[in-house]
Amino acid sequence: MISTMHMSIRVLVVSDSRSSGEAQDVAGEKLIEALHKMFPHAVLARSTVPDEKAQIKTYLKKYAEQNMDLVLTTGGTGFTPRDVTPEATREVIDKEAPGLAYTMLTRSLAKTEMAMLSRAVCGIASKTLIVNLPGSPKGAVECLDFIKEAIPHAINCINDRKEDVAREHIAIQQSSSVSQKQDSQSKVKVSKIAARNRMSPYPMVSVKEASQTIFKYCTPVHDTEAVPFEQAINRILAENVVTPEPVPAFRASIKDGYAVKSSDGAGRRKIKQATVAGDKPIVEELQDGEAVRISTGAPVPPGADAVVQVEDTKLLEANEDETEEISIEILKAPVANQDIRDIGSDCEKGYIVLSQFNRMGPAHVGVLAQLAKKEVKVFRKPTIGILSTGNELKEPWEKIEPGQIRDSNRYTLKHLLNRYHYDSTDCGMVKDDPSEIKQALEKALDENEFVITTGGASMGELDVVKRVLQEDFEARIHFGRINIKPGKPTSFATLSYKGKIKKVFCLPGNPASCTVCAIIFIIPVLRYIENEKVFQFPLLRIPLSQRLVNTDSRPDYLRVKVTTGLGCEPKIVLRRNQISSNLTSFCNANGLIIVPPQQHQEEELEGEELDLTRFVVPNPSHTFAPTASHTFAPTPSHAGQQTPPNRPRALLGPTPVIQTIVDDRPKYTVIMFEQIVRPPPQ
Ligand SMILES: Nc1nc2c(c(=O)[nH]1)N[C@H]1C(S)=C(S)[C@@H](COP(=O)(O)OP(=O)(O)OC[C@H]3O[C@@H](n4cnc5c(N)ncnc54)[C@H](O)[C@@H]3O)O[C@H]1N2
Ligand code: MOO
Ligand SMILES: [Mg+2]
Repeated sequence: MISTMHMSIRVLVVSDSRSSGEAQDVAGEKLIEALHKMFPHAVLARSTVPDEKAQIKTYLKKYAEQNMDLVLTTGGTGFTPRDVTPEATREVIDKEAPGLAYTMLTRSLAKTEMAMLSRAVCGIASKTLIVNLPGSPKGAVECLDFIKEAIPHAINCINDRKEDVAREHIAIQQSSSVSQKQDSQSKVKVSKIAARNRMSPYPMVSVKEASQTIFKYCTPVHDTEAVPFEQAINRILAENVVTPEPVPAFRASIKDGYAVKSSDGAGRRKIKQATVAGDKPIVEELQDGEAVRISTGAPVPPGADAVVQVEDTKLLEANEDETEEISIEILKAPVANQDIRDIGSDCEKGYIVLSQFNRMGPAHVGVLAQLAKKEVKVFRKPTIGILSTGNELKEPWEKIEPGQIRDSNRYTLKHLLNRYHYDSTDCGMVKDDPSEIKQALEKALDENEFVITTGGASMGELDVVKRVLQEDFEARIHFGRINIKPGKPTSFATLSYKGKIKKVFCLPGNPASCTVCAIIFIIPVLRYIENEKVFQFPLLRIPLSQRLVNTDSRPDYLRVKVTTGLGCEPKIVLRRNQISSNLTSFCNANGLIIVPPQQHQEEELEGEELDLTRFVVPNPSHTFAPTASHTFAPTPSHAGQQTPPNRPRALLGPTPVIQTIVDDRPKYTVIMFEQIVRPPPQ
């Protein structure tokens, strides 16, 4: 994309209901979010007006007078009597820019026929480019996306920045000469249903193999960037930070008291003067029998070699109004260097105080502040796009028809990545249509080195994401199935796109499956790529008072809440209903307990007896409703509570919280992806 420096952009939300506060301004919010990503240096602001032509014109004229670079209106472009944004715009602009409106219209028509009802006007008022966008959040962001590449160049042309324009012309010519005009249609045909695979063509790999494969094809980044010191928080340092000056830079007192000569021993001192932290250092040499009243952190005067804390002294004489001390008695003979921080004692000059490859925490930022290091080099973060696929998906704010659902995966993944400090690009949702998936992937790959897709990864006739990757992008699918529950269809592919190697993770559509696999397979490799030398989620090996049963052939990764604290026995609470569609099983969970398939557990536990006596009455919100494939092992003491087939256990009254015990009981591995919490008060 053509670069721009600090553009000034205004978003004008035209809507009666948004303006009166009756409805939330989602479109404005989404546009600002998208603009931040497209033009990170731009100065953005948003205002709202009702669908009143005069008021819209007032805003547009004001922006033109203020020489704003770009004004995006959203709303009021439709056919209802109150829709007047295009009319207001036309009365303000000096020149029309029909190409922008045409591009938005034709590209939108490829998505929905309803786009034919758009009446958007684009044009130039003085030095300001005005673009009408639709009122729907999705439509507004999509249309902006269609024209975003042209905006910086348009603004440079409007402002007659000849040098920039000439440079951009060369860049445009070069890029168009190398860009291959690609066919937007996918090669994948879904019509031949009877010819589909009846068995998955992908061999099942173990969790370990999958993880090793991903690491094998991902390499740590070399590129670095210099960022203002505070923005380095949570980033990986790409340089050693060396102390340019000793800390402290002067001999500093450790106590509030008196700076003295230790050779004077105990006894009377005449107070010569006083100094507190922040004062200029005293230059006059301290003489025998003298003391300087000093505060913690103040520079120790020359000639003094000890500080005596005020508690070890006695006042002998003060002036009449007690505002000054005249003499004091040192009660205990001081020793040389007592309570003085020497120059460089915290940090010597030239010392590597922060090392390359460390992740910057709050104290690291504090150290940079201490050393006046305004900028620091960090490793670039990976760029990641998230794309949801599925005919059934809608945005949370959209109306849904029977059979449709709201896309939650994109939001969970975005915030999961964010939890580990990664930003991501929202690549939207597409239908289970190979051409749509292909186009969305192209766009996602243009902007990101990693793309995470969700949905369409399994055996259905419309599960075509992997086929599109293979047939349209010649991707290499390194694995297409993992022996894990939930998350079996999780796949990993690499491909060469416009001369760069890109990586694609295909996660299952089921929300819990998608989240489990993002935690296990994606977060650790992102940390590795960012140059974090050793990253692993903490693993706990926890003995349980009873055996967990897993009748599936795959190891089960159940969402649990681990609580413990000083003097408390560690406790594991299984989240309610662990089916792979149930995202709420993740709410308040901090770990994934790995329950091996039954036969392996039996091998491990051969000859051992299980203690089932240590149940505690559960907190009602922590009850565990097992699914058909994992329940507690049947035991005599439990027999009365066995879950009949297909009946949720939760209906049978209180269910046990599993209490951990410290002895020779069956042990399970728990992957801790969030902090361990304290148990609730009894
Ligand atoms: N014949 C077989 N069928 C299935 C198999 C199998 O091995 N053989 N595997 C099952 C397993 S395991 C899983 S997991 C799912 C994964 O399916 P897909 O990755 O193909 O995902 P979809 O079919 O598109 O959707 C599954 C499920 O998730 C819902 N979904 C999809 N996207 C989202 C989203 N963004 N937010 C919220 N929910 C979403 C979707 O509506 C479906 O209910 O396949 C099994 N089938
Ligand atoms: O592996 Mo799927 O994720 O069980 O439901
Ligand atoms: Mg499917």
